[in-house]
Amino acid sequence: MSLLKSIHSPADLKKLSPKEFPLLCQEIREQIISVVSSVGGHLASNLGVVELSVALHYLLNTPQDKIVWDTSNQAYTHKLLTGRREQFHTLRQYGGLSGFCKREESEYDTFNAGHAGTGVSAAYGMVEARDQQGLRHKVVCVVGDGAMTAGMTLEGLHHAGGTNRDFIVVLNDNQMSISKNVGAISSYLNRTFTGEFFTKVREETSQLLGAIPHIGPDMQKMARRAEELAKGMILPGLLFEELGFHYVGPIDGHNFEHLLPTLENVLKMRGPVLLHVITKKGLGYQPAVDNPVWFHACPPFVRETGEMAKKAPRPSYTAHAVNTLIKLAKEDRRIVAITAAMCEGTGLTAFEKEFPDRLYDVGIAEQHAVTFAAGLAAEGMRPVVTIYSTFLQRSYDQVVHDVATQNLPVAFCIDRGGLVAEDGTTHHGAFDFAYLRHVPNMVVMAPKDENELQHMIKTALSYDGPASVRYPRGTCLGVPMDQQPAVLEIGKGELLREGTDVAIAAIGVTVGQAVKAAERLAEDGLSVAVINGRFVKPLDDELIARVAGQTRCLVTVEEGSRMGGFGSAVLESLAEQGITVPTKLIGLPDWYIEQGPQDLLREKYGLTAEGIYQTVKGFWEQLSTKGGEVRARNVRRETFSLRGESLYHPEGDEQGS
Ligand SMILES: Cc1ncc(C[n+]2csc(CCOP(=O)(O)OP(=O)(O)O)c2C)c(N)n1
Ligand SMILES: CC(=O)[C@@H](O)[C@H](O)COP(=O)(O)O
Ligand SMILES: [Mg+2]
Repeated sequence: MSLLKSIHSPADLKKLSPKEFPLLCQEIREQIISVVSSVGGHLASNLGVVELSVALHYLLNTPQDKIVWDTSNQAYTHKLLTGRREQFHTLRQYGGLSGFCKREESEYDTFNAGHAGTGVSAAYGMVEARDQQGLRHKVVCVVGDGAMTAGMTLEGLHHAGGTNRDFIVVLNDNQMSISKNVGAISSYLNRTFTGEFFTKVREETSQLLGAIPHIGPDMQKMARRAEELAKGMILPGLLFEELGFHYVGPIDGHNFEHLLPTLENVLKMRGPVLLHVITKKGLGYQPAVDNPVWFHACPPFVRETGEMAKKAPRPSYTAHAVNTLIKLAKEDRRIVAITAAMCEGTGLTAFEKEFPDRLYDVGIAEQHAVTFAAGLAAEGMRPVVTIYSTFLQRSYDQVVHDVATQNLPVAFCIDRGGLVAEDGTTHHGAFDFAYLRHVPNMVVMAPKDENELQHMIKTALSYDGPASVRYPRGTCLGVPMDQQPAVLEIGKGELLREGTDVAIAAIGVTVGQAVKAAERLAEDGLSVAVINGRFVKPLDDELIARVAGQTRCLVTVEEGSRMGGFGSAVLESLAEQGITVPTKLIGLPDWYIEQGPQDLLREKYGLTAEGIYQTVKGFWEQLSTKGGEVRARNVRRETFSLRGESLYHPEGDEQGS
C-alpha cells in the first residue's frame, strides 16, 4: 500500500512514523515528477520542499494552524497532503487544481499568491488577527531566499520584528531565485550556507591561538567569545536578530533528524522566530538538479531525458523583442536593460551574453527596478525595463511618480501581455493598458506581429519620454521581418481594410484575428473596415473618427481588461469628438480570468477570429432588428438593414442627431 495514498488529510500523516517519511517523500516526488512532466509546472522549487512540507504538516495542526506559502509556486506537496491527491493530475489545467494556493480550492490554503514577497505581510496580518481575537494557533510563513530580496518581505519583517508576537518565518534557502539569486542579501545568506568565510575565520582564530604558548582558561574563554563574535558578524543571525527575530539555523531541509526536532523547538518559542532551512532545488530528479533554471517553470517534458516534450514551431515574441534590443544596444551605448529576477523569462540572458555590463538583475524588486531606471534616464541613459505585465503592477506608483511626472525616457518592454495560460489568475497580463493609459506622458503601444514589435521597440527607445510596448506570451506569427527596426509615427494607427458597414478597431495580437473575422463577415456580405490601433495612447483619434464616420457601428478588440483599456480609449475619443456610433467592446471582463490554455481562454472570451465574427454579426443583427434604427455619427439618424445596402442613405436626411 502506498503511503501517499493513505493520506487524505494531514491528520493521516500524524499516524505515520517519522521513519516512514523518507519513503513517503519518495512517493511524493514520484507523483510530482509524473504530473509535471505531463502538464508542466514549477518542478524544481517543489522538489526542494518535500521534506519541509511533510515536517510542517506533521508538527502543525493545520488548518487551525496556518501555513502561508510565499508565491505559493512550491505548494504541490502541501496540496498532496491536504486532500488533493486525487485531483493532482488536473494541476494547472482548465478547471483543475491551481498551480498556486487558492483559498477557494482548500481550507488549507490560507492565502492566494502567485506574486513573490507577499507571504510575510499576509502571515503577519494573520498573527495580528489571531491575537486581536484572542486565539492561540501558530502562524508559519515559508518564504524563499529569492522572495527575501523583495521589498515587501523586508517591509513585513520590519513590521513583525518590531513587535513581540509569536510568529514563525521559515526561510527556504536554495540559493536560487529563478536564476541564481542576486544582490547583497543573497551573498549574505550564501556566505552562511557555504560557511566558507566562517570556517576560514575559525581556522585562523585557532591557528592564532595555537601560536600562543600556554593558553589559559581565560584565554580560551576569550577565544570562544571571539569566535562567537565572528560568527555573529557573519551569520545571518545578526541581520534577522537585529530585525527583532530569534534566528535559528541554518539546518538541512532534507534531513528529518534535523528538521523535526528543530521545528518542534521553534514551534515552542515565543516571539518572532526565523528558521533558516537549506534545501536543494530539483532534488530527486537529476535533470532538475542539473538545470534548476529551466525546471523552475517548465513545459511538459520527457521524463527519461528531461527534454522539452514539444518544441515551439517558431521563436517567441520574447526572443524577437530581445533580439531587437540587442540590435539597438549595439548602436546606442546608452541602452541598458533591467530585469526584476526574470532574466530567462524575459529573454534577457541573450542580452546579458552580448552586454554583461549593461544588464541589471535587481532581484524580485519591481518597484526598485522602475525607479532605478528613472535614475538612469535622469542621467542620460536609455534604460529598458523588461518585465511581465503582471509584475509591472507592483511598480504602478514608480511609473506614475518617478518616471512619468518627469517625462523620463524609460522604455518598458512588457512581456506576457494578455492571457498567459496555466499560471492563471495571478499572472494574466490583463490590466496594463488600463493602468498605463491614464498616466500622463505615457506612450502605450502593442504590436500586431513581431515585425511591428521591432519597430515599436525602436520607437520606444527613440522617444523622449516614457513609452511601453506590450507583447504576448508564446510564439510569434512568422511574418516577414523588415531588415531594420524603424521609428513609427507616435499616435498613428493603421487602416488595414476599408469598409462601410462595420469598423473593427483592434490592438496587439487581436489584430490578426480581427482581419480574419472581417474576411468571413465579408463573405456574408458585410463591408468591414479593420483598424490596427498600434497605439492605445496617444490614440489615433483622427483615424478612429474617420472610419467610425464611414461605418454604421464599431467594435473594439483587445486582449486585456475591457474596463479602462483600448476600447475605453476609443469610446472616450468618440465622445470627445462628439461622434455617436453604436459601439461594442470585446476584451476581458470584469473578473479574474481562470487558468487554461491560451487558445481555450481566447475562445471563451471571444478573442478568436470566430469569436469576433460572432460578436460582430450578433451586434449587427441586434442593431438592425432594433426597429431598423440606429444612431450613428454625429450628424444623422440613419436606418439600415442587416446588409445595410437598401436602407442606407449616405447623404442622410436632415433630421439631425
Ligand atoms: C513580484 C514577482 N516577481 C517575479 C516573480 C517571478 N518569480 C516566481 S518564483 C521566483 C523565484 C522565487 O525564488 P524563491 O523565493 O527563492 O523561491 P524558490 O523557487 O527558490 O523556492 C520569481 C522571480 C513573481 N512570482 N512575483
Ligand atoms: C511563479 C512565477 O511567477 C513564475 O515562475 C512564472 O510562473 C513564470 O512564468 P513563465 O513560464 O511565463 O515564464
Ligand atoms: Mg530560492
